[in-house]
Amino acid sequence: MTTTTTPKTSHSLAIAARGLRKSYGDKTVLDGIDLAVPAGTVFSLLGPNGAGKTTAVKILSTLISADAGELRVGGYDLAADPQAVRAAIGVTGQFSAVDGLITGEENMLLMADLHHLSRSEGRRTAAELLERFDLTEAAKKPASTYSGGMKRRLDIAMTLVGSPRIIFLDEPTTGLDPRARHTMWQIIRDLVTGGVTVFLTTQYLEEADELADRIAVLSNGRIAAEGTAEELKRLIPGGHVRLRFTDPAAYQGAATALREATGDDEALTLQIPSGGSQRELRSILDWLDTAGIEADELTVHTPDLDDVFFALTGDTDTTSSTAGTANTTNNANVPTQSKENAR
Ligand SMILES: Nc1ncnc2c1ncn2[C@@H]1O[C@H](COP(=O)(O)OP(=O)(O)OP(=O)(O)O)[C@@H](O)[C@H]1O
Repeated sequence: MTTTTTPKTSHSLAIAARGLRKSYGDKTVLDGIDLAVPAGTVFSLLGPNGAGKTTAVKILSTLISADAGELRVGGYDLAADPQAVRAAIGVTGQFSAVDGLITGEENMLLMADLHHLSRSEGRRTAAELLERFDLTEAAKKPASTYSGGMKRRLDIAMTLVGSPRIIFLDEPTTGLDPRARHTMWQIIRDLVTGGVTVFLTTQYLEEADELADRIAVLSNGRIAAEGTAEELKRLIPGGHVRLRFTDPAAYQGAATALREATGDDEALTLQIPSGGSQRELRSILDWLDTAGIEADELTVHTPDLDDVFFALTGDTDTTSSTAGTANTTNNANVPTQSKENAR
């Protein structure tokens, strides 16, 4: 493979990995994974504890080396040109750069120094970013006194001093309360609006669903599935149309007519299996019309990302990276019980 140092164009991939491998001793953490992240998008690597998410981030951000794989970040070959990669990226997350002993502002100025900004430029950049991340008031206080959300915001602000085009966010909202989490989500959306590519690792399905253009589910060292949230949800059967009745007689009539449906006699509801596509819905509605069934409420349920995640990782114990099996794409029915166990 050639090792050109041509920077990426706007149409190229911000991150490209082929056959990425990493083992620690005889433990294979990444077993030959492929990743393709178009510039200006949010890509989420989703996986349970110990799946290898941080390892992937560390490799792609040049902190540790891979055992094998063709890796390009920001258009640069990771092995041949790690300095160029470093200049193009920012990393925040579990290994935070925030120094608790000094103030938020001092942390920012230190970063400005590291990026060789002039004193006045450093001050201006620090002030702007502190303002943007709502930290101006706390700027003169030691970072150790900041809340978890403030520390994460400061960490991202520090990363942005170098104007990176690609940002790795390793579990950016782990441990944050719901308000701080939503603030962080908005920050991430704003970064992408500004043209930045975000590589996000998370254990939270909801977070990937909210933010990511594409999601890869990492399980047992491999990418178990990759696609948009909607594409991943379509992998798992379990979608249905739910009809609710208020009149028991109407419910009984419908239950008799719709033999394919599963009924709940107490709730007066019927569930008809459906992938939720427009065509399927139309035929269900036609069928209901023909049978003269009029439900009081009709709702369409599609599997959520939780269903996908637990089906693909096939692991009821998320604290173990080796338990469970990877052959779970056939395991269509994800018992609710195993989801609860895994939480
Ligand atoms: N330096 C190391 N030496 C040996 N094993 C390691 C090392 N770093 C990570 N591991 C192991 O590699 C596996 C993947 O770890 P990694 O931190 O990448 O997972 P993760 O998906 O980021 O998990 P978490 O969500 O818990 O952060 C784990 O089993 C971990 O114990």
